[in-house]
Amino acid sequence: MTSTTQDTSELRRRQAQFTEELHGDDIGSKSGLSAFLSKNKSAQKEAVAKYLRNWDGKTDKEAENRRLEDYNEGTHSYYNVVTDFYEYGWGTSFHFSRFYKGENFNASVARHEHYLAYKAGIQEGDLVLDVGCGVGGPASEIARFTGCNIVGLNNNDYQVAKANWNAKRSNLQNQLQFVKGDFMSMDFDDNTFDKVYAIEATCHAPKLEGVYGEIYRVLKPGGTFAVYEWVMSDNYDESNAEHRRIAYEIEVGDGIPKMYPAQVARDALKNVGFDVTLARDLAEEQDEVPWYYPLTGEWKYVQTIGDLATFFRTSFIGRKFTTFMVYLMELLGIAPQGSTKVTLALEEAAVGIVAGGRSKLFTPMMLFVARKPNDNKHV
Ligand SMILES: CC(C)=CCC[C@@H](C)[C@H]1CC[C@H]2C3=C(CC[C@]12C)[C@@]1(C)CC[C@H](O)C[C@@H]1CC3
Ligand SMILES: C[S@@+](CC[C@H](N)C(=O)[O-])C[C@H]1O[C@@H](n2cnc3c(N)ncnc32)[C@H](O)[C@@H]1O
Repeated sequence: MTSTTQDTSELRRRQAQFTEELHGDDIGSKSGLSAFLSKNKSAQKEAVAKYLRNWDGKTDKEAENRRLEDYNEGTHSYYNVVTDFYEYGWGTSFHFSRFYKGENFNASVARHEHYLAYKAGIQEGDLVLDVGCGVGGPASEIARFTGCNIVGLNNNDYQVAKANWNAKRSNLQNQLQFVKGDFMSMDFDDNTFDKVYAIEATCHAPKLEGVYGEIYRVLKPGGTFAVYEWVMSDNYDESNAEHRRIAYEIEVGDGIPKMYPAQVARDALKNVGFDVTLARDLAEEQDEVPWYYPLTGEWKYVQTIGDLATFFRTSFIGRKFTTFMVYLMELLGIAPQGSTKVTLALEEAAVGIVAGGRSKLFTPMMLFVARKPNDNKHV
């Protein structure tokens, strides 16, 4: 065994052990608020500290390098503490989507997933990899929509357990399998998958060539990779303090070591050998209802009465209410220590995302479709 393999398996063992300590061994049956309230309190305190240890407001190279080096534990800890809040506020698909007039929240989320599956050319019976699969919301939808088989890869043990539990509950266990792993060094053999997709996940990579290179390796020659990438737009100027502040809010609140410009992502795809067949920022479509509307608190955008509850939870007032309730519960010892810090960090995320969306400095839906050449020339 090489020392790197030893380090990796030791890290995995520690993360799995910590997950059981933090969330217990009955993961899945509880979600949102009830899961949040049943955490082990001292482990939760440790998880919050681990997530926030590199986020001290600094954006100099040294601080940035620390976050890049710590990407694995940093992201693992981030999702240990935010997953229950995500589920409570957003559902089981952890991504943004475009909205048509009159379209409800869940329909818009599902359509965004169908569109990616369509662009990836996923067919019935295909073996597909979902990179950074969350708790499996998109994989369930795409498996039902296309009839394909999906392996979901995720670095967060809590989410992997939840995703497998959800698949079983939906009777999709024959089509879906969720496994623990780091997308920067995957355990799969070369040329395994017919198609690969990633939704708002690869932005957690310290270097995009790392994750795209692994995707290229495990994709069959002639196979397609489709991704909704989080990037800063061409308008972003790293030396502009206001721009950097918005990017930092997105980084800290969303557990991302470094937000890269769209061109960096496009170059990275090409550098690892992909032919990029489509690069389109879907946030640039002239939508009447902006993709970031649920976080704005602007009632005029709510499309159906059924969306009011979701809208309240995601809106400015709703978020303040959640933070206050969490603060009270923490004060009374019902919620674990550090929980308010998490809701405050999520608030920063929401503020940065809306500012980035309004100013068009940021997009969570830079769609790239890329093909691995048939001659597999870069492997
Ligand atoms: C982190 C990445 C790459 C993607 C996640 C995208 C979104 C699903 C999340 C980004 C900010 C999140 C917030 C919430 C839900 C999930 C996001 C929209 C909340 C609305 C959850 C409930 C909390 O009380 C407030 C959160 C604000 C941020
Ligand atoms: C915002 S969530 C998106 C989840 C899912 N794609 C969805 O749309 O519901 C980002 C996901 O990427 C995963 N992730 C982050 N870094 C990772 C890594 N190094 N290896 C594997 N998964 C990772 C997180 O654990 C999380 O599940």
